[in-house]
Amino acid sequence: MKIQISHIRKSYRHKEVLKDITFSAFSGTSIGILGENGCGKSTLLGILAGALKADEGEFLLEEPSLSETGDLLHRPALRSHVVGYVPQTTPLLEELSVKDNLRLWYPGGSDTLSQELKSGVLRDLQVHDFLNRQVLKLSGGMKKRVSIGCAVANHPQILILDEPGAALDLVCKQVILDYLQGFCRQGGIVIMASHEIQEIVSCSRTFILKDGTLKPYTFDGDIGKLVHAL
Ligand SMILES: Nc1ncnc2c1ncn2[C@@H]1O[C@H](COP(=O)(O)OP(=O)(O)OP(=O)(O)O)[C@@H](O)[C@H]1O
Repeated sequence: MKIQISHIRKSYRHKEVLKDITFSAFSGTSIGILGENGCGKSTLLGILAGALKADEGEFLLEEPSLSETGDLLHRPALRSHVVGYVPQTTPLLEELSVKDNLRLWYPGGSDTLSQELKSGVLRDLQVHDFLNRQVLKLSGGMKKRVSIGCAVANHPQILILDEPGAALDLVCKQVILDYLQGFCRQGGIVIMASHEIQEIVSCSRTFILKDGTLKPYTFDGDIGKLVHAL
C-alpha cells in the first residue's frame, strides 16, 4: 500500500494555513508532523480524515487488494473504510459507559466486541479495567485509549492521530506507542501530529510544518536544534 498526498491547500477566510502539502508513505511506516502551535497540523489531519474540506489537493491510495481506489478526499465511503481518525478532543459520548460507546463503533455487535476485548485491539489498549465506567469519570489517558479503540473498529489501514499522547503519563503513552508500532508492523500507515519526544523518535519519518509547507526533519536527539527548526 502507498499513499500520496499532493498539493493540499487550505485557507480560513483570508488566512492561508496550508500552502502546498505534499508527501507520501508506504505500508509499515509512521509519519510524524511537528510544528509550533497554530501552524496547521490539526487542519492537515482533519482534511486527511475527512473532517475538514481542502481547497485543493489530492490524497491518493494505491492498494492492490482493494477493488476501488482513488482520491480519498472525494471518496467518503472508501475513506471511512480505510482511514481511522483520533482527533485531539474525545469523540466519545461522555454520559455513556465505555462498553456502550464501543458498541456504537463495533459493527459486528457483542461477539466482535468480546473477541476484541479478549485477544484483539481492545486488549492491547488495556481497556477492560474500566469497561463499565461512565466515560465522564475516566482520566484523559483512559479516554484516549478508548478513542483509539473506536477509531480502529473497522480495521482501517491508515490511522491518523492528533497528538495521541498529549497530557498522558509515560506508561499510558507507551501503551499507545506499542499499539501504534504493532499497527505499522501489520502493514498499516500511521500519520500523527505530535509535540512529544517519545512519539517523535518512534516515527519512521518526521516533517516540520512551517509557513504552510512540510519540510523533512530528522531528529538527532538535540532538542535545542529541533526547537530552532520549528
Ligand atoms: N475554523 C477556523 N476558522 C478560522 N481559523 C482557524 C480555524 N481553525 C483553525 N484556524 C486557524 O488556523 C491555524 C492553524 O490551526 P490548527 O488548529 O490547524 O493548528 P495546530 O498546528 O494544530 O495547532 P496546535 O499545535 O495548537 O494544536 C491557526 O492560526 C488557527 O487559529
